[in-house]
Amino acid sequence: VIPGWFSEISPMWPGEAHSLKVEKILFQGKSDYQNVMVFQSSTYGKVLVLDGVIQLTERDECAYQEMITHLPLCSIPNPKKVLVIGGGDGGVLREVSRHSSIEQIDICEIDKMVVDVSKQFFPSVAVGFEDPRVNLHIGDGVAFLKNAPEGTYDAVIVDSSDPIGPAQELFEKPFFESVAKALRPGGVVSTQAESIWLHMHIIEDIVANCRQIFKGSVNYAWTTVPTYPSGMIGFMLCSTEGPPVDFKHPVNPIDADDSHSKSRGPLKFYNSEIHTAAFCLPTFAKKVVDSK
Ligand SMILES: NCCCN[C@H]1CC[C@H](N)CC1
Repeated sequence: VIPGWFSEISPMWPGEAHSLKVEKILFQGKSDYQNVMVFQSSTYGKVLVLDGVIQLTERDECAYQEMITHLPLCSIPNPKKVLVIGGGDGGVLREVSRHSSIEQIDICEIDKMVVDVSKQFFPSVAVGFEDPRVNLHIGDGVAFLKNAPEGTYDAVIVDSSDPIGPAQELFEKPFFESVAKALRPGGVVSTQAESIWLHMHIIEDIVANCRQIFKGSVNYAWTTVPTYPSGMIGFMLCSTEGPPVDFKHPVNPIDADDSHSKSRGPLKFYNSEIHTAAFCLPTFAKKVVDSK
């Protein structure tokens, strides 16, 4: 990559590529799992790239981190124990720590370089690691969940990259089964679930698997993230059998004024109205999500 433009080219979105103007490359490395790069963009702040795929930018990361976190946590009355799979940049941790009812935040990230690079270049994102409730495990989330005692968590958040590379297993049925086992009755899971414009076939398979595994409710929600392919990204929001969860009406609202501390800063994107709106789908997506 030379100072000029970075284009996000991938077989995951053939024939298209979002580009960002590069001011300066700040870091380039190769971990045991993937290539890691950070660059200063002209208009989106610093950018984290893994194997050529944009993971977050300072300007729009709030949309993804706030929505993947508050859609599940605001849908249950009193979350206490939360597990984050992936999320090594710390952004989801920053959002989880806004909930005062939470007592324990476990995180399992496979690549230590992502954690270290985020702490060095994205302090406003990695601030999540400073919360005393956080227990960081460096390792494979699949193995972590296999060893998790049954019914441990109120919520699991799967903040993964795409199903090419280290995160591939996080999109497969055995993993979803291990998530369901680790959740309490009426517990909730929120997973990164790609784009309805680009990955309807992947979403179809995920929904079919979730319907078999999560006997509470299965929902798909979405948000806009300008620097993700197609400018949007979705989430699976599912609950296990037990006390019913109505994802579309937050029972545990968290709005802009409360919940922020000087280190975290205020919510920039999430609010209770956009929570409800996030589950409204265009017809072509509704057909797939509601029918599987
Ligand atoms: N916490 C960082 C978000 C990582 N999420 C994914 C990165 C890669 C994208 N194509 C999809 C979202």
